[in-house]
Amino acid sequence: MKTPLLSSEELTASLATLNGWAVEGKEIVKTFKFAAYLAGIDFVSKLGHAAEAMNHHPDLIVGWRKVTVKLSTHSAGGLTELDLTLAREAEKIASA
Ligand SMILES: C[C@H](O)[C@H](O)[C@H]1CNC2=NC(N)=NC(=O)C2=N1
Repeated sequence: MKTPLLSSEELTASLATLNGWAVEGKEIVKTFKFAAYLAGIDFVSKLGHAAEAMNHHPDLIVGWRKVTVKLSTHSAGGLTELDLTLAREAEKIASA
């Protein structure tokens, strides 16, 4: 079954419960900061495994002690509950 797009009300309400995510066009985006480069790589690996399990994949940009995560549901052409679920997962992994 296709996941429906979030209404702007749903999106605003959900983002209020998430820390530091911004809407950029059809994506939500956050840059996570780390104490060491390899902590960022570790985060990418864990988030990658969570994404694979969900069959929902973020765009990831790895920098020095930072990783930018961009989420969108390409099949729906915008943001869905899947993006919020993966954003929450990213928060959990980053704070573990
Ligand atoms: C065939 C497979 O289900 C699709 O290609 C999945 C894979 N991962 C995906 N990831 C994201 N972010 N959006 C999608 O629409 C998507 N589709």
